[in-house]
Amino acid sequence: MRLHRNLVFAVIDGLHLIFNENEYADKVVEKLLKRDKRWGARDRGFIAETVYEIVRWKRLYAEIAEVKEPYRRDNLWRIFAVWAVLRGIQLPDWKQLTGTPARRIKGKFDELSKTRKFRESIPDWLDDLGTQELGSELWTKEIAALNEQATVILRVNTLKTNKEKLQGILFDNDIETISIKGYPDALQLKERANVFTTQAFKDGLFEVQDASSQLVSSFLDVSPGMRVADACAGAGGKSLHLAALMENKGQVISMDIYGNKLKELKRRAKRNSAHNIETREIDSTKVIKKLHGKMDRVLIDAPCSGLGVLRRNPDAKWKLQPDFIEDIKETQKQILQDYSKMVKPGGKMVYATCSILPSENQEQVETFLKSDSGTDFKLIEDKKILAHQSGFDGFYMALLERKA
Ligand SMILES: C[S@@+](CC[C@H](N)C(=O)[O-])C[C@H]1O[C@@H](n2cnc3c(N)ncnc32)[C@H](O)[C@@H]1O
Repeated sequence: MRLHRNLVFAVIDGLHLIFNENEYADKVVEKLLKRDKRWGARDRGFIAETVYEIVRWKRLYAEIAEVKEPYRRDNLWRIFAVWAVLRGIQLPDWKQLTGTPARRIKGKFDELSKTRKFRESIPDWLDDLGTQELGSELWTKEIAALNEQATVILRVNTLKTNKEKLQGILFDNDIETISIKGYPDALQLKERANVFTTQAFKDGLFEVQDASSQLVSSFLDVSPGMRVADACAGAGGKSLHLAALMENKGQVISMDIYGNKLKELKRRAKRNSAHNIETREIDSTKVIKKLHGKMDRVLIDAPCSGLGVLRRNPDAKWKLQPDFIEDIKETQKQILQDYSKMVKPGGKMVYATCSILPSENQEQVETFLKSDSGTDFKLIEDKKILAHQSGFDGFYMALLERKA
């Protein structure tokens, strides 16, 4: 691979914004890609992938480069040089890269790779937490899987098309996909591609959604005609899937405390032709109280640490803090207490997270079941999805039933 100067400069600028200015990696990459209209798909791919790779391996690379935060520009170049050397890329004779000790980089890499927190490039607190929650053996495997690059998975919008038709349409656009056993509406891209620019996406024939996440709405056991609340709907990934599973019949009430996310949900619902979705912003406790005992199904896709989706958001390793996780667990507890009241007798509820920590998952469900509001419920089944076992995002989902 030959390095192109303007692309590498863009990467260095991006790293500065993410590491020193605390900006989000996805937003930074989006901005960088707009910088030069002449860049083709390969150039864009290089910028996006290199930025994400270096964000993912920040601690390991910085340790090898012997640089500390905040990173000066020459330090960012040293980190970049570590990435390039470890990738086996021939370094050009640019002044920013002079004196890069390639042999020393490889030697330090071998040495540091013996210690998990360096090898997996994670903060000390996260390594301690993962070990404490999952045990050393499982955590070692899981964090390695969470450091892999995620594949792109689509969810076929069955309101508008089917898997075979969509595969054909994408194939005509030079995008090859494969089915995944056990995930009825999922298609996996054989090679990374920007699917958002395709006409098929604009026509609402699919959404991008990880395979594990696609299991959640199906787990809620919905059928056409039901009244369903998606209590933490965000921009609606799961609401859209619920609407499709319900064949547009019945009602999906999509709720969130953030109105702007619900606005995005509405745009997506229109594109998907999902006509049975109604949005409600949770701006007072009344919004929930009105629905007490009324819903056939309630989905709680709870706010969480997001540790199961690190492959997609590697910068979360550096943005997450232990205090945040403690606070979010309190929110999860409260949400379970309050929102479970919407389930009618005989109805069902799913509690889900994209976390791999038992304390956000099965332990929350256990605490709920022991509480006053939980005595009415019984656990039917739960799924603990780990990335190293499934090959997809880490997720948790529990199906509970309210006694009739
Ligand atoms: C895991 S995300 C939801 C993702 C979404 N269900 C999807 O499939 O695209 C959790 C959501 O919970 C929302 N949230 C946070 N606190 C909440 C609360 N107290 N009540 C309802 N929603 C909340 C967040 O704004 C966020 O959109």
